[in-house]
Amino acid sequence: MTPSWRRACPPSRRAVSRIGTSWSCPPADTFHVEPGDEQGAEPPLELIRPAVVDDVFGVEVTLADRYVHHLADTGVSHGLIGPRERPRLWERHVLNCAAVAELIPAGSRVADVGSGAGLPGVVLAIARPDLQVTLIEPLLRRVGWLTEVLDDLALPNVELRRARAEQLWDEIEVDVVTSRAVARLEELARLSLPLLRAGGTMLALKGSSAVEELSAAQSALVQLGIRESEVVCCGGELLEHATIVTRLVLGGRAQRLGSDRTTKKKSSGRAARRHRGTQPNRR
Ligand SMILES: C[S@@+](CC[C@H](N)C(=O)[O-])C[C@H]1O[C@@H](n2cnc3c(N)ncnc32)[C@H](O)[C@@H]1O
Repeated sequence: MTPSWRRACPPSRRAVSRIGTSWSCPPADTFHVEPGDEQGAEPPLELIRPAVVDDVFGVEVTLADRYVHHLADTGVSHGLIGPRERPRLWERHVLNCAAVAELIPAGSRVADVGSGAGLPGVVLAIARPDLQVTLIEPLLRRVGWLTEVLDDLALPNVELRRARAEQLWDEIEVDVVTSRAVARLEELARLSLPLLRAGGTMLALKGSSAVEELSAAQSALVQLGIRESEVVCCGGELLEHATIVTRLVLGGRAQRLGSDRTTKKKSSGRAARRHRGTQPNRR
């Protein structure tokens, strides 16, 4: 069945580019909020649930409601979400993430790097039951919270791994890697791209600096094996602020650049075979 988001969402407005083409998105610095920044913030307001939620999640809307309830409750009390985010959890966090679903082909294997409270990985898994989603998160407190939430939601298409992305390069191979608010583009690509199969796609939810970051990362992206890049706006017809996504497509397999602590420990024959011929730079 076609997921509801794909039915509801018109085609993305996108600026397709070879690396380096400049393009401006509407303002949407929507998610760079650290829980620690919110200590002593004003008392939380009521959670606002936009009407569009039903269209976006369709038959999965009950699961989406439950997830947002967890975010608003223990997500806030455990410090994963700032209290001032509570009234805007839907628009600024959940719908912002759900918009990315339209960029992911049916049946894809997805790895979400730095999931934190499950954004965007859990949202995508709810909105798109056809996806197989692996959440990657190294911090124990966040993994503990995610474990409880996933137990409650009982999503059959989600796996949770407590690790840094770099530690899973030889274990995970997916079609699409996602991330939101984890690192600047160059560093994000360095640690995320080796999780992809040859020709796979990286989708990084970014703010209004996406084009600037893409320009700055050009030469590193070429070295890493990127053959196509673009900044895409999605969900703009349904959301107050479109979601800005940097989309990178690999030509073949990713090259491994930068300090790779995990490759030093690598010993499996499978991994050695798969990456024969690459020369990790151990600066
Ligand atoms: C600012 S939080 C964002 C969390 C979530 N994606 C969101 O948008 O709310 C960044 C997350 O990235 C995780 N992280 C940082 N470096 C990482 C790495 N190398 N591999 C996987 N996760 C990482 C952190 O533990 C943290 O949970």
